[in-house]
Amino acid sequence: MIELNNVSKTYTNGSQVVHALKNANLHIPKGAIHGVIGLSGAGKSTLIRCVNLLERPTEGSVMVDGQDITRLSAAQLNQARHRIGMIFQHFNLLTTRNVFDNVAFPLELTGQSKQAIKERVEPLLKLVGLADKASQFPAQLSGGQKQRVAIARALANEPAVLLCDEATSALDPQTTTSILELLRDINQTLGITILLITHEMEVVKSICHRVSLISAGELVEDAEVGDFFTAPRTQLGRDFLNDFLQLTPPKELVERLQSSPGERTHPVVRLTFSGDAVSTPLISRLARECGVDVSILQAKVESIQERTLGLMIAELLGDAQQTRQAITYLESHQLNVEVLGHVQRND
Ligand SMILES: Nc1ncnc2c1ncn2[C@@H]1O[C@H](COP(=O)(O)OP(=O)(O)OP(=O)(O)O)[C@@H](O)[C@H]1O
Repeated sequence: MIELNNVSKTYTNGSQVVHALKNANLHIPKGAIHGVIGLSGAGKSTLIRCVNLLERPTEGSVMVDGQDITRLSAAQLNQARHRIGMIFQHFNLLTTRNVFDNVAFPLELTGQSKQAIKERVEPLLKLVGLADKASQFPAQLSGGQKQRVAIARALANEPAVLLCDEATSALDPQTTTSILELLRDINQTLGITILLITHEMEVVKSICHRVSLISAGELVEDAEVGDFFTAPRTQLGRDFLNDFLQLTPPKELVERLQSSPGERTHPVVRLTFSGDAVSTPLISRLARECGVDVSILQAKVESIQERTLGLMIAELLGDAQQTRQAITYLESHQLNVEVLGHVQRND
């Protein structure tokens, strides 16, 4: 439904050249909810704005619903944009129009009759839960209600695709949850393909099917959400995951960590495991099979899209050969083992 093929975007300000998007390839099938996550300045807004040509790519093609929109005339592009709805972080409502008239606006632009507009706007307001707010003005609404108006407006022309540009970043956690539920509902009942950009793992975890990670203008990972949360392939992916799970070693331990093993040190490891490994008594087996004791410093279990993810930070207590053997044993049982450093033994 959405395809970016080798899309690059370069901004030039005088002598300054910024490569905001570098050779991006992204294929999103019909009916999917796809998230793009990245740090500030990574190129998320540029990417999503290339999908409806609010930004025109410097290179590459953008296919939406089978049509290469980079090759359209201005009039054809205007027409194609009716099939691409968009919502924004700060809602972008027309402050002088009431709720009904905001949602009616795109229908007025396409020259629809008053009756047709009424027949379209009323069910949309009902869909987003604002049937009783039709005559209120944006200033009289909460942030969540404003975003609901924006969603209804984006759906007015029956788009095939909905682009969400940090749509929940200005909302509190509870309102965020209700807006994400509405988006999931719209995806399921209307079959609309959703592309969203965010810097929040919670958003990805809550509603996305797949996720891409963007870093310095490049798409560096593309994975099913369950896979991304259980085994991110890049250091940046692991950093996002660890920040989200807040699984960082205690400060006093970090101060004692040394990067290389010494004569009398133990490795400190971060273990991530999913699937069968979660229910296998691996820690007691480590003691039996490798002679290594495990001192657990932090542990938690998360449920991510019907998959269970176990996380642990632990000290492996044994001699160098035993701890090496223990790490190999864990890896052979599909655990992701990250050695965070080494600490001096106290004995
Ligand atoms: N109109 C522009 N002119 C020049 N540089 C720009 C322009 N728009 C974006 N950039 C630059 O392109 C890079 C990517 O910006 P972009 O806004 O796409 O990132 P982002 O991931 O959406 O960031 P944020 O999360 O902070 O909004 C940044 O270095 C930014 O400064």
